[in-house]
Amino acid sequence: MSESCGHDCNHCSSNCAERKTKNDFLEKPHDLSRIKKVIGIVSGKGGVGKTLVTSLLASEMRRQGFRIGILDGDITGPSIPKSFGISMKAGSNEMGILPVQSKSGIEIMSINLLLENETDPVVWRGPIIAGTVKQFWTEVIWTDIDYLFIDMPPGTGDVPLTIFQSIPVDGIIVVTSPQELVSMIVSKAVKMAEMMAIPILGLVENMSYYQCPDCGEKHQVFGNSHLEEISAIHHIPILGKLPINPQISEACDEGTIEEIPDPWLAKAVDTLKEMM
Ligand SMILES: Nc1ncnc2c1ncn2[C@@H]1O[C@H](COP(=O)(O)OP(=O)(O)OP(=O)(O)O)[C@@H](O)[C@H]1O
Repeated sequence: MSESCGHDCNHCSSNCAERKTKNDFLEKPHDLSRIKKVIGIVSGKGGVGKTLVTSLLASEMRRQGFRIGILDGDITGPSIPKSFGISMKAGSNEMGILPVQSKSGIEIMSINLLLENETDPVVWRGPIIAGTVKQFWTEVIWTDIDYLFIDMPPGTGDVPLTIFQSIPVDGIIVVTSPQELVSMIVSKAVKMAEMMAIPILGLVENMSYYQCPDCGEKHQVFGNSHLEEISAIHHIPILGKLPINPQISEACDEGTIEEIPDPWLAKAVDTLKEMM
């Protein structure tokens, strides 16, 4: 160990005896938690529909009979509880924090379930935000979960990096939208996952097109899709393309997202089950 050691092995290339491996940073889940698989939902930037894709995939898996949890890791923009119409607060006992159940039985934990007022902003610095997500892993009792979905904070900065190091994520799904710029940013997210040696399970393109309800014609509102290109470059399967659908935004606003089945979902879930 050098005299100037800052104890941050991520930013140091020295191969000293004290060097920590990736697994040394992993946090243990709560003793009472039973979680079989952890799936992270990421995007290179905010606003592309990461939360929506998390909610839809989790709901489809629940419909298929799996026990599902959602850990809302988007601490500064938590929208999972609203999409599921949950306004009650999370409870706790002497053992730990208890998630709130959605109508269909999905276990959910989000910062908005702990704040007194859901409109209070979370004005915290990165390490505190990452620490909160870690606590959702270590202090929340996730009883008997087949698949725990983590709605990751957007981007490839310090917070998602810390979460990837602390929670044993089995695989990630990358959400993108059709703009050229977004595909460049997606490549950053993909490369980050590769650097962290986390398998990428697939790509989902949100807001891929709008289908006219009268003539059925598909309009690529945000330009041509680059999904096939990204999939070929990085050898990642495409899980689905999700159209712009006013019913979806209404369901997010009304808290009924788990009642929206979409044709691509069952196929996406089959692919996921095969891969995990
Ligand atoms: N395919 C779609 N059709 C209609 N509305 C959509 C669609 N995708 C997203 N939306 C709307 O856009 C809003 C933002 O999407 P969402 O919260 O999933 O993005 P996000 O990537 O999680 O954003 P952030 O990273 O900033 O939290 C949703 O509440 C929903 O109303």
